Amino acid sequence: MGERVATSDENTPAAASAVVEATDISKSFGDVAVLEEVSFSIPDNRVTAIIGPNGSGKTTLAELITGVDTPTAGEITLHAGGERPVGYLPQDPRFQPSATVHETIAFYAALLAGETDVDAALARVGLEAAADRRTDALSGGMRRLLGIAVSLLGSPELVVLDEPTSGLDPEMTRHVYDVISGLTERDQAVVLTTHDLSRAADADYLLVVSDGDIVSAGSPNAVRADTETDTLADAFETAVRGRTVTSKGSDRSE
Ligand SMILES: Nc1ncnc2c1ncn2[C@@H]1O[C@H](COP(=O)(O)OP(=O)(O)OP(=O)(O)O)[C@@H](O)[C@H]1O
Repeated sequence: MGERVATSDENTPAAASAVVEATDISKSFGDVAVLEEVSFSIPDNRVTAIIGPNGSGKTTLAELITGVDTPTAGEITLHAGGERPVGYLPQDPRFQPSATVHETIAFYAALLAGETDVDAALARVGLEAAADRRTDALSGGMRRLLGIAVSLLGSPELVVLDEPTSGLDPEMTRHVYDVISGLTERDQAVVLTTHDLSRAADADYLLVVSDGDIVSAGSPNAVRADTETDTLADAFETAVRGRTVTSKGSDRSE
């Protein structure tokens, strides 16, 4: 059985640079091996994007990082402290159907010690006008925005967002990414999963997941250099498909 270790020891050398360290972690669901002996670090105070094809294990990785799930083998160490070390937006956030948006935020805020300005939490994700709406009357995008607001309560040192902008319109997508970059200025680390490679190119650090493995990791520039490609789309294609393409898309592999 794998281990997940939480520590708020700021004095360990790793804590200075990594908010999460994973060593040789594997995850299986019954006979299905989703991740096999992967090791990685998540940099502190930076935005890390997990990219990979459908079913490659991004959500599984996000759940292991948050502690929602535990690895079958290996060890994950979290270097984050505070009352709420990790905030999490699940891929499909669900709420008490009969509660309003305002009541939902107030409910989660009440679990924390400090005072929370519920209206400010809603304004942060542009949901002020929906404050009195029941959560079962929200669109998918609004439900996601509410989930983001909940994940940010208590200013966790690490915020993990599983497809934060899926289903959002372009204006709200831009707004959410502005909120995300603001978090690192407040010394919060962000991990997000996304299929949007143009957005992933703006992240500080990438984990490229494919077929149970992390096939490339580093800054977008490092991933491009690693795969000898010009664009992140080509880097993704090369890392994931194991072939080299030019930035114009023609196949250069044998
Ligand atoms: N609870 C579970 N039981 C069995 N198999 C699971 C379970 N959760 C995930 N899987 C399998 O693990 C693999 C990875 O799933 P995961 O949701 O992590 O992928 P993903 O990269 O997030 O996919 P997507 O981009 O489609 O959201 C898939 O083959 C999936 O079917």
